[in-house]
Amino acid sequence: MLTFKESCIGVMKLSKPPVNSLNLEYLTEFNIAIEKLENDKSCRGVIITSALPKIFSAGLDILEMYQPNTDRLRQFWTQVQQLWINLYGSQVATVAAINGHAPAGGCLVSLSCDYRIMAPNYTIGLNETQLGIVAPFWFSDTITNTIGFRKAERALQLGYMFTTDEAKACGLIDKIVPPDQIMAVAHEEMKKMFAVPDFARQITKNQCRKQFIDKLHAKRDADTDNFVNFITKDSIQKAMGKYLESLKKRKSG
Ligand SMILES: CCCCCCCCCCCC/C=C/CC(=O)SCCNC(=O)CCNC(=O)[C@H](O)C(C)(C)COP(=O)(O)OP(=O)(O)OC[C@H]1O[C@@H](n2cnc3c(N)ncnc32)[C@H](O)[C@@H]1OP(=O)(O)O
Repeated sequence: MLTFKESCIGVMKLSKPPVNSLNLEYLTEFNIAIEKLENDKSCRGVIITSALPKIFSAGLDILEMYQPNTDRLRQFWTQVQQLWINLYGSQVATVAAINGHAPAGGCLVSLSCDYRIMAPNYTIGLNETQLGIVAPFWFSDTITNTIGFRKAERALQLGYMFTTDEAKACGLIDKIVPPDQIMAVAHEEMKKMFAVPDFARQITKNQCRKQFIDKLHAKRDADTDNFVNFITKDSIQKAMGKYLESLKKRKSG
């Protein structure tokens, strides 16, 4: 993770080649970095982007969920939950500068921000059903809060990956920006949020999002149990094995 401050804005660049997949170690690093910025009194905003060409993030590391060690799987999911709590509940203003593909967990990271700008000709969405897995309730809440119930329900069921244009049309992202302008526009959008007094913006954000974060806090242990029980089922393991194979075939084909 490349993290630096530009005046009162923290910039986090995901940099885990080849695809910024989020494994236990990288999720832990991500959480520590965001918590550090959150606790820095001089930091008013955070921009999340990718240091890799063409990939924002491939989402959760599938290898963490395939033939897993149960203790590690629990730690992994605890860090995934924590990342969402940290980002969705962040007091600082957040902008996702999506400069590449953003499937599944990559999409969730961006949806947890306050504003999304995206470069053209990429794809974004919660594609979990395509892997034979299920987006948990707090993934569904986050996309539903962004694009509305009907569109979210349809997209979740299909595991639909939106093109940048489709994502803009349904409100999954807010703006399409050429890749060379994406950081400049992220800063412009940040300035718009800074024009509002921080406490008013923070209380308003809290009013909108707190109920959803509280819901996960209340069900956090059960959510981890559900995840571990679900992922370790034979049928789910088979489906994930097939998906990994299909990724490799697509590469060679
Ligand atoms: C009662 C019922 C209760 C139910 C409770 C439910 C609870 C269960 C909840 C379970 C939810 C779990 C949530 C999961 C969310 C996720 O994030 S899952 C991850 C989904 N991600 C993807 O599907 C992305 C797959 N990757 C791609 O589409 C492409 O790789 C790419 C578009 C990102 C990049 O394409 P390209 O540039 O062509 O690179 P590739 O050659 O495809 O990949 C390079 C290399 O990386 C490996 N890889 C890709 N993605 C991942 C990944 N996510 N994890 C691990 N590894 C990945 C890929 O296999 C290649 O590896 P090799 O070089 O071949 O070794």
